[in-house]
Amino acid sequence: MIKRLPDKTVERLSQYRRALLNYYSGGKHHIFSHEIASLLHITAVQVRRDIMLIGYTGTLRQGYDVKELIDIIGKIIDTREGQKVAVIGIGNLGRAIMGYFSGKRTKLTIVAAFDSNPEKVNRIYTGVQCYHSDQMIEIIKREGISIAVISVPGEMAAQVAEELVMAGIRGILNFSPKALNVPPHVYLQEYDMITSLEKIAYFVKKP
Ligand SMILES: NC(=O)c1ccc[n+]([C@@H]2O[C@H](COP(=O)([O-])OP(=O)(O)OC[C@H]3O[C@@H](n4cnc5c(N)ncnc54)[C@H](O)[C@@H]3O)[C@@H](O)[C@H]2O)c1
Repeated sequence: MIKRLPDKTVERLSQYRRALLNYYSGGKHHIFSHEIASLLHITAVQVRRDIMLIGYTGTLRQGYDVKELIDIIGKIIDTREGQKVAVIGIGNLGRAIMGYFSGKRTKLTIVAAFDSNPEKVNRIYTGVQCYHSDQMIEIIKREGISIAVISVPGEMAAQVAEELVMAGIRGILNFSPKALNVPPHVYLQEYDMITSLEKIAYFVKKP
């Protein structure tokens, strides 16, 4: 059993797997660390370090076995039966997330959507039923949903997160601009496009 991996390593493993699947579907069965590195624009040293961390080694002559590496990354990232995901807030962003996710090869399945607007309740969005947020705790518990995506307005996010924790959610991806507090057993990932854009703006700025 590998001990808990660093966040950034897990992010890169997910990227390696997507690149490797693409590579494999092109009929290639072996790959060297420098080839993975050039697909992802990172260094070969970084690739070797990450792959060593998950206890896999290639051969000097052929490099890594692509299929084996894909399977090992799958065992680390996924669970055998997959995990269920809920999206909270089916506005512009919530609907875009659901559309983007639909049909992706992944062990994550969006099984429920929630919104407080009665006009959105009982409608189907990309094949997924939208429930009233009043039913959120009950449905999350009943369905065994472990991951939630928050795409409600910032001022509603803290309350939604609190309810999600009460419902037993173990991981949250927060798209709202409000930074959240969750207990340590809940893994929180905040994503803010404005931060990403401002970071770019800083590096693009002429001195
Ligand atoms: N992180 C990013 O890159 C990024 C990009 C765009 C938008 N956002 C943020 O995502 C959020 C959603 O943006 P949008 O453009 O989709 O807004 P929107 O107004 O179109 O949608 C918000 C939805 O949340 C619902 N809602 C409100 N309170 C709720 C509650 N308590 N429970 C359940 N649903 C509730 C509303 O009825 C609405 O359908 C905002 O916080 C916005 O700032 C983030």
